[in-house]
Amino acid sequence: MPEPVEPRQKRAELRSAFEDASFWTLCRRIPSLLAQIARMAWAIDRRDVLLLVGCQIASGVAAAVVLAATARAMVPILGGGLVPDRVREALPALAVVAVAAAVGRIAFGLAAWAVARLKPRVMTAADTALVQAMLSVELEAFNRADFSEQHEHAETGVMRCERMLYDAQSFMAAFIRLVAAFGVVTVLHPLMLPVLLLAVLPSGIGAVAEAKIEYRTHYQNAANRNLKGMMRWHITTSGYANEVRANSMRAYLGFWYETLSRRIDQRTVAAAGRQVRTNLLAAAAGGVCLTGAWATLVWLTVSGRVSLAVSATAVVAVRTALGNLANVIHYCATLFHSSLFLGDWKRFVDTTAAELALARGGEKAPVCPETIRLDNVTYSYPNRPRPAVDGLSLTLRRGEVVAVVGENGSGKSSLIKLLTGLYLPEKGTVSWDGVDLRTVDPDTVWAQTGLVPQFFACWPLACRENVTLGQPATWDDEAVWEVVETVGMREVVEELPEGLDMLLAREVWGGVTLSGGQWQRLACCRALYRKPAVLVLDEPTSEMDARGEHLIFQALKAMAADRISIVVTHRLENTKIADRIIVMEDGRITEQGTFERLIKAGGLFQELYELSQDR
Ligand SMILES: Nc1ncnc2c1ncn2[C@@H]1O[C@H](COP(=O)(O)OP(=O)(O)OP(=O)(O)O)[C@@H](O)[C@H]1O
Repeated sequence: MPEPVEPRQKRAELRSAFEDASFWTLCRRIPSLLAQIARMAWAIDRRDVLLLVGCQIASGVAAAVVLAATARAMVPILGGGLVPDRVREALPALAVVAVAAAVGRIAFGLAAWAVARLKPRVMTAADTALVQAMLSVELEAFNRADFSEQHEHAETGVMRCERMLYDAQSFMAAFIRLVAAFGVVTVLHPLMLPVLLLAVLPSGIGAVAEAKIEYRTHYQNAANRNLKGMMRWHITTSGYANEVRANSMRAYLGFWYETLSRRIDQRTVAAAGRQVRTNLLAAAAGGVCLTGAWATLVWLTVSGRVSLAVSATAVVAVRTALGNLANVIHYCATLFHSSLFLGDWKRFVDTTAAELALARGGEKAPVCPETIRLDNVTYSYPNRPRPAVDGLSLTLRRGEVVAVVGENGSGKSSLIKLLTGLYLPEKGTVSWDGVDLRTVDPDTVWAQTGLVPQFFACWPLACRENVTLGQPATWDDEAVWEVVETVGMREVVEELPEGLDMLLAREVWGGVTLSGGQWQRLACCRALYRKPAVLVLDEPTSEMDARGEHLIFQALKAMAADRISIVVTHRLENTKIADRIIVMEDGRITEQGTFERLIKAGGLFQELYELSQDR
C-alpha cells in the first residue's frame, strides 16, 4: 500500500522561535511571563489571584521561620548538659517549627485551591479568545497556506494554559521557599550560597535544552499532526462511515493512519533519546557540583569555621534549598516551554488573526439594493496559475432571478462569494447601488444576504435552531413552520419525537439525523427564513428529489419580486425559471440570455443541455 505523503510546512517561524531561546533568555523572560499569566488570571478573578499571592508569601515566610527556628533548636540539642534539659530548652523553638510548618501547609493547600478555581477559567478565556479570533477573520484567511498550521499551534497554546497556571504556582512556591532557605544558608555561612547555586545550574541548563528539543519536535510534527487530526475525523465520523466501508477503504485507511502515527512517533522517540542524553549529562554535571557543595560543608565544619549545631542546621537548609532550587529550575523550564506555546496562541490571536480580521470601511451597505454591479472583477486563489474570476462585469437587478451555469471549476461559486462581499476582488469593484463593498461594514452586507452554500453545515443543534441560526430569537414558531412547510418538511418535522426541539445530531444521546435531501431542505429553510434582500443558492437542490426541487424553485419564484436572486445549478432544466442565464467559462461570462435563446444559440449552454438529454 502506498505510504502517506509527507505534507509540506512553513519552517521560518520554527527557526526564529529558537534563535533567542537560551538559559539566560529563559531567566529574563520569567518575570514578564509570570506577569502575563497574572494579568490573564487577574482579568478572571482578582480575589483568587490575591488569595494565591497571599498564600505564596505566607508559605515562604513559614518556610523561613521553620529553618530559623530549627537552627535555634539545634543549639541546645547538640550542646552540652543533660538530655531532658536540652530538650526542654529546645521546646519553644520546636513549637515554633510545628506552628510554622502547619501554617505553611495550610497556605499551600489554599494556594492549590485558588489555582484549581482559576485554571479552567483561564483556559476557557484563552479558548474563547481563539474561537472569537477565528470568527473575526476574512474568509480569505482560510485560503492562506499557513493559516491552519498557525491555528493548530494556537490550539496547543490553549491546552497548555491550564498547565501553565499550575507551573506558575509551583514555581512561585519553590522560589519563595528558596529565597527563605538561601537567606538562612547565607546567614550560616556566605560561602554556601555560590556552592549551592553551582550545584543546580547544570540541571537548569539541561531542563531548558530538553524543553527546546520537545518544542522543536512538536513543530516538526505540526503538518503531519494536522493532517492526522483531519483524517481521524473523516475516518471516525458517522457521516462517512458508509463510504469507508462500501468502497473497501477500511484496510488502507487503517494502514494510512498507523503509518502516519508511527512517523510522528518516530520523531518523538528520536527526540526522547536526545532528551535523555541531555538529561543524563546535566545530572552528571549536577552530581559533581553537589559533591562539591557537601565537601565544602564538611570542610567548614572540620576546620572549625562553623559549629556542629550550625552545620546540622546547614544540612537541613541545604536540603531545603536544593529541593526548592531544583523545583525552581524545573518549573522555570516548563514555564518557558509553555510560554513558547502561549506565544503561538498570543501571536495568532493578537497578530495573525488581527491582521486578517474583517477591517473594511465603516459605511453601511444600502438597504435592499436595487442593483449589484461587478466591474471588471478579477479574483485569484493562492498557488493557482489562473484567476478563478477573470475581468468579469455583470449587473444584477432587484426582482430578477439569475441562474449561473458552467462546467466544474468555471468560477461560479467564486463569483457568488464576490457579489456577497465574502471575498473582495483583487482588481475591479463590486458595488451595491453604487457603493463599493470595500468601503462597507461587511456585517451590514451579510445582514441582508441569505446563502445556501454548495457545502452547507448540518448543525448539531435543535431543528428550530437549524432554521433560525443567525437570526434573533423568537417566541413564536409560526414563521419557522411556514418555511418548513415551503420546503415540504412539515410532515418530517412533526414526526420527530420532539418536533422543532429535536436535536439533530445522532452522535449525541437522544439525537437523530436526517437524510441528505432533508438536510439540504433545512439549509434552504435557513436562507428563506431570513427573507433576505439578496438570496444566493449554490446548487441548492443537488441532493433533493423532484418534489423537493420543484418546491424550492417555486419558492424562489414566489419570493423573487422583492429581492435579487441568484441560483447556481448544474440541472439546466431548472434555469427555465430564471429571467436571465449566465454561462461561465474559465472565470468569464461567455453567454447570457433566456433559456429559450441560449438553447438554440449554439454555445456551451446548448452543448451542455444536449449532453444532459443524451441518455
Ligand atoms: N479555496 C480555494 N483555493 C484554491 N483554489 C480554489 C479554491 N476554491 C476554488 N478554487 C479554484 O478556483 C476555480 C473556480 O472554482 P469555483 O469553486 O468557483 O468553481 P465552480 O464553477 O463553482 O465549480 P463547481 O461547479 O465544481 O462547483 C477552480 O479552478 C477551483 O479549483
